Amino acid sequence: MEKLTSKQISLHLGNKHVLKNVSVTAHDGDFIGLIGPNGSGKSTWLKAVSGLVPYQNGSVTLKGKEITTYPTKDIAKMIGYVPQNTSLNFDFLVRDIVLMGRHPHIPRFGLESAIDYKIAEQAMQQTNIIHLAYRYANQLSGGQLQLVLIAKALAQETNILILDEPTSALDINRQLQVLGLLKQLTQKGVTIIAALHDLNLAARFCNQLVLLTNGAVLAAGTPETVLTSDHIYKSYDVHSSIRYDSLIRAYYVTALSHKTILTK
Ligand SMILES: Nc1ncnc2c1ncn2[C@@H]1O[C@H](COP(=O)(O)OP(=O)(O)OP(=O)(O)O)[C@@H](O)[C@H]1O
Repeated sequence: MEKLTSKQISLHLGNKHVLKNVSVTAHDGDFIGLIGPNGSGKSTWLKAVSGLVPYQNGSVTLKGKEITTYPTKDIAKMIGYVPQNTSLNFDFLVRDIVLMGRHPHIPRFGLESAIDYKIAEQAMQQTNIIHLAYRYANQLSGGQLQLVLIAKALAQETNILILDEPTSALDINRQLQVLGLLKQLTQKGVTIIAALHDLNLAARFCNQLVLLTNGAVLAAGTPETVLTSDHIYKSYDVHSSIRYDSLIRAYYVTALSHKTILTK
């Protein structure tokens, strides 16, 4: 079923045309990887489809209804958003930050229930940060904090998760754990949309890729159709070799430096 649709959206920030007619449709159980060079508009598009920044043209529909018509709390019950590179200046305990993910589900002036605490604990277990529960979040490493924010979004129990470079600060083991966990959620019908710089992880875990370049969609579809040398050259200005790795059953991109090309 169609869940979240960005139809021809355009967005200016200052006098910069950041998004140009971006159309993407996310269905139940999709794992959409948003790829593209620095400054191509990935974060801006993720914020636009999460209802966090207004767009000037086009439409974003959530379950068939324009996103701007939903109250913020209703959006928070449907979309969990994990921002890029967050730093925290407040001395909150990890457990309390994860518990904040429950806020959209708690009645106004109400308190967290035992179920909310249980769900927060499960989210910390799923992300392997339960041992950090009583640490202050502003004393964590970058990767640990990234896992805390993912746990908070999981505790929100939404049917759509939008994550901006969720594995950028994680070691290779935790990258696989987090992406594997997100993939598992898609099997329950959750829709995942994630900006990813690592093309190989994107190819391995996502069923759909959207390649943004200069604010526009250069290619969209399965990893096989999007990850071609031609698209990668047009988007990243880098020569590449792409092959299928039967061990991980995914396409694998090797970026070749200009020097490599010249000495061939
Ligand atoms: N507030 C702003 N005012 C003007 N331009 C902005 C603003 N925020 C972002 N931009 C510009 O919009 C473009 C897209 O930025 P965005 O952060 O969406 O890119 P990105 O693809 O997520 O990049 P990265 O991979 O580096 O995170 C960039 O050129 C950026 O400089």
